[in-house]
Parts: sequence; structure tokens; C-alpha cells
Amino acid sequence: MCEGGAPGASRQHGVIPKSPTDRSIMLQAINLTKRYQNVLALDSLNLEVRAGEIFCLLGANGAGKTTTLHLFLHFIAQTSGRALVDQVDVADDPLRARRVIAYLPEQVMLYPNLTGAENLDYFSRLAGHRYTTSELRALLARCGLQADAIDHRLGSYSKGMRQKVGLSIALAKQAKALLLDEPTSGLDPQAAHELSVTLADLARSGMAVLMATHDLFRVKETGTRAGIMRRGRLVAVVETANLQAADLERLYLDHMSSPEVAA
Ligand SMILES: Nc1ncnc2c1ncn2[C@@H]1O[C@H](COP(=O)(O)OP(=O)(O)OP(=O)(O)O)[C@@H](O)[C@H]1O
Repeated sequence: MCEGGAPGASRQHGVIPKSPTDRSIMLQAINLTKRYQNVLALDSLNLEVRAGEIFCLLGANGAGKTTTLHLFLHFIAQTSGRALVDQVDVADDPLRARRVIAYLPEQVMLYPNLTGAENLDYFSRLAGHRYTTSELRALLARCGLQADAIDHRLGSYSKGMRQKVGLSIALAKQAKALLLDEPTSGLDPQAAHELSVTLADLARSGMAVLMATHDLFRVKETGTRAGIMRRGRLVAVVETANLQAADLERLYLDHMSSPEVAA
């Protein structure tokens, strides 16, 4: 899809056209390391997230999850190693990398005085895309925003509703990779389930999703793989398909309580 496409150019409201067999690597960390003075926040991370995959990063507070997301977004610079987004090294060309990546922080920052539709229109234009009113409404609806809320000011929205606008912005900018930090914290179970449904839909459309979370239940519900981080290291990676939520919890607790392996 080209940037600045004409209205109507996006056949399925911002979906990246992909064949079902397209499983390109969208996010890749190669020995990615971040050190803050005495703290090794991320220690030689090697990770690949492919198109259509939902990879969940688990780990205790301070394990390095947010650091990982921020390195892919180039909010911070790595100490060593590489972070690639759709094969673009974010340190070499952060603007090009950011064009294909979308980020949903724990608190979605949007304009409270604009409506959901106006926020989406504004951020779509910033990303170089223009949509008709009906396309904007369809994007918001696809991310689960109720029709009667679309023209209300965002200041009146719940956290879950603001997230839906944030997800529709990711769709509108035709992001190939979506990063989320603790998206279900503070959501009620219904809102958390709706988020899972939308993430699964985006992944089916070919987006690669990387999510930092403490929510083991949603990891099982939504994730395709889960990685457990401990003190800056990725200590385990599991496929979620054949696991129960309780298995995931046991695995997580085992890794949290196992003795440190010497570097
Ligand atoms: N700006 C900074 N200066 C110094 N240390 C930092 C900085 N940012 C993060 N750290 C440290 O890096 C380590 C990893 O932090 P990070 O925020 O990535 O953890 P996290 O897994 O996201 O934790 P949480 O679940 O609490 O969000 C922690 O020890 C943290 O204190």
C-alpha cells in the first residue's frame, strides 16, 4: 500500500494485503542489549516475530519488557545489537521503521476534545493516509467501537474505547507491526476479551503483534507464542496452542523461582 493513498484505496479498511502463506519476519532482535549504568535492562535478546503472529512478553516488574518495546520503537538507543522492523534497522533509519510500526502504550494518548472519528482522521493524515467518513467509521467499527460513540468526544471514553481508537489508527496507517504495553491493565473482562478479538483479527490480516503483559489468561486466549523474561533475558519461549492457562502459569512461576544461571 502506498503512503498517501486516495480514499477508497484500502480495500479492507487499512488491512495489509497478505497471502495466507506470507509469514515474513516483521520484528527481529539480534543480540539486542540495553545497559543503564549498573543495570543490564536487556541482555542479548534474540527474537523473531512473524506476520500474523501474536508474541507475548511475560516477566516480573523490571524484567525488560518495556525496554524491548522501546528499543524497537527507537525511543531509546541500544547499547549493542540490532532491532529490525520489516528488515529495516531502526537505528539506521528510525523514520522508515516507524512508518510500518504502531504502538499502543498503557495509556493511549489522544486528543480528548476531538471525537473518535476526528482523532482517527487526524492521526491517519499525519501518517499520510486519507479516508472518507464512511471508511473512518468502518475502521473504528472493525476495532469494536460502538457506532453511537464514534462522534462523541474522546474525553468521555473509557480506557477500552480509547484503545479501540488507537487500534484503528494502527489499521489506518497500515502498520505491519503492532507493539502493546500492558494493554489489559485496568480493563474489565469484557473489554479485555474485545481487545483479544481485535488483536486476533489484526494478526489474521497479517500484522505482527508484540505485547508486553502480566495477563496470563489473555496470553493463552490471544497469543500464538509467549516469551518469559527474567532480569533482561529471554529465558523461555513457548507455543500457546497446546497449553492451558494453568500450564502457562506453572511454567512462568518455575522460571521466576529457578536459581539464576551464571552469565
Ligand atoms: N531510564 C532508565 N534508567 C535506569 N534504569 C532503567 C531505565 N529504564 C528502565 N530501567 C531499568 O531497566 C530494567 C528493565 O525495565 P523495564 O521497564 O524494561 O521492565 P518491565 O519488564 O517493562 O517492567 P514492568 O512490568 O514493571 O513494566 C529495570 O531494572 C529498570 O529499573
